[in-house]
Amino acid sequence: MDQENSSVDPRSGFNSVTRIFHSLRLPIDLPPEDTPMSAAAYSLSLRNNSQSPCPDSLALINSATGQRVSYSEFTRKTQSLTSYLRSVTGLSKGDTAFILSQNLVQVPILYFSLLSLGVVISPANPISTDSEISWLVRLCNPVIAFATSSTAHKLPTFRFKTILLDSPEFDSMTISPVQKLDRVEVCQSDLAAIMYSSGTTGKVKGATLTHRNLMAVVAVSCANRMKRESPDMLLYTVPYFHVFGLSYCLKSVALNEAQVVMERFDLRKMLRAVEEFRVTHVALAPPVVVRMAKSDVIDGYDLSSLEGVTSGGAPLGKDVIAAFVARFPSVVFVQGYGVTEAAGGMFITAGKEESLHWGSAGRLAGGFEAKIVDPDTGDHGLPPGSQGELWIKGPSIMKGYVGDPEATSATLVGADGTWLRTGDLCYIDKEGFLFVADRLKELIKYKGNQVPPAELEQLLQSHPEIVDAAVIPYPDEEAGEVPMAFVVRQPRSNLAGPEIMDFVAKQVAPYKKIRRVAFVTSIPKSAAGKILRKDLRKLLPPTSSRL
Ligand SMILES: CC(C)(COP(=O)(O)OP(=O)(O)OC[C@H]1O[C@@H](n2cnc3c(N)ncnc32)[C@H](O)[C@@H]1OP(=O)(O)O)[C@@H](O)C(=O)NCCC(=O)NCCSC(=O)/C=C/c1ccc(O)cc1
Repeated sequence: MDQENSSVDPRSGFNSVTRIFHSLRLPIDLPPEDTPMSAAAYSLSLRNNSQSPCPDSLALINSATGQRVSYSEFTRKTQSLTSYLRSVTGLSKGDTAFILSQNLVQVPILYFSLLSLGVVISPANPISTDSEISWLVRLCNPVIAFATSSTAHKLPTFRFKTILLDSPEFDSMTISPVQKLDRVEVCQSDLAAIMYSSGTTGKVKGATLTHRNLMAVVAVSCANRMKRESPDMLLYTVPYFHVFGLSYCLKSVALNEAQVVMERFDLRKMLRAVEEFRVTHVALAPPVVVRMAKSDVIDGYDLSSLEGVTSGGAPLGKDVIAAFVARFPSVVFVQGYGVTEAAGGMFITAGKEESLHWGSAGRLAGGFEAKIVDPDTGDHGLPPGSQGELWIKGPSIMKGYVGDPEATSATLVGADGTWLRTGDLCYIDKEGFLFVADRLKELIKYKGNQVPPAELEQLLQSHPEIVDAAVIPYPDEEAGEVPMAFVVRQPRSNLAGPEIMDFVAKQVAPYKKIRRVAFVTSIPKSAAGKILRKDLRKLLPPTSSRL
């Protein structure tokens, strides 16, 4: 054993020489980097290599209509669509496609087609406003869009047209004859997706992920899979337009799982779907766990098929997990930690024993390294139990933010720019479990959705009766956090909280709405003009008006 390995603590993974945490799990299995392969081909190859998967096993179910798509149909539809988009529409490798859709069975088919063609996918939240969408479109510069009959009106025109996923036209593309064309060679290092995130500060940015980045998160999920005899039946309440949903959609194919697709989240409909389709696993964000743990709504549903629940996207309190586990004692409660800039989860609890570490986001995945960095002194490599900013290195880390070298170099750091600063204040305990304690980054998480304060502050400052404003997270039991504004009014202004909330609500997607307002005489700022959010937090709970 060399000196470096012998310095690694076998319980926490902390190397006392390099001061880096190493994964104690088995390394993930990825093909050599120079083998041409798309993330879609990788997922399909894992499925095909698994113990003789039945071609007619279920791939997708529409939870509302019961429409089923088997894996053989899924493959046929994907191939037909790929061929159509290439030979008729004229899409080619390197083009970008903007996608504006709620969760539909058509979305995984579209993702697999575009990825196998080498077309970069860029999905966004369909409840975004027109102005939010025009910002995203400017970032990713698409040649085509895929939308639905309810979202298409928000889009500008593109070089190619906008195709409606819920149209007979799209259905016919998925059954059109497959043309004999040369294979498109997609390299693992090619761009696969542009996913939206506000990162540690500022406005929304486009995180660029390669095929290999996506393959790495699929490999992580496969490594942590709980073994079962028959294929799993999964229900995702998490949207396909976030990395949580995107990475889970890819891993479900790799693991031959069936995905029960819900168009819009509704707790009763979700419970009915679990009962009707004998769902074994659900992936969801903390607000749904809170409701499952505490609401009477679950009474009367047969949820006996449930074996596992995965929660991610935002932290979850220990008391909620305790209430959940008391209600569902036979369900393994899996917690994970992931960020858009790393294509999904890098920490996860594996198996029943690890899941008992309530409040922890799990242990580091195989192939990853982590560092805890003191945010005040910059001291790299704090030991187990010490709190600091979490930095991560590994095969799923993004290439950068599209068209934003400044934000990229502030986020991808270290001598070779391979360490990702997460902006989360965390500690890793003596057994290697991650605990997220607080946030350094300027971000609000409303129901697991990112709300960048800078965007709301800009809007508030555009109001003629507002002199200055700052927005911070305010704790909320169900949503996790809600955006709260501190506002300095013009001297003689009588502007009231509800008017301010209404002014912002008209311009943003519903999850970004300001839900609390407090009036102050000045916004605390550093000498350099940076808002001192910590000082604002000290003012809580303020005299405020609530929506
Ligand atoms: C199912 C949730 C929890 C709740 O649904 P909802 O209550 O309908 O809320 P929405 O977020 O859909 O919509 C927000 C608001 O917009 C409203 N809305 C909605 N659609 C409309 C409409 N068409 N018209 C008008 N109003 C509307 C909706 O009613 C709601 O209003 P309000 O009641 O005031 O909150 C939903 O918020 C949700 O899926 N959140 C999860 C988001 C999420 O996936 N985040 C993860 C980001 S990626 C990440 O962090 C990765 C982590 C990860 C971790 C571990 C891993 O292993 C891998 C990955």
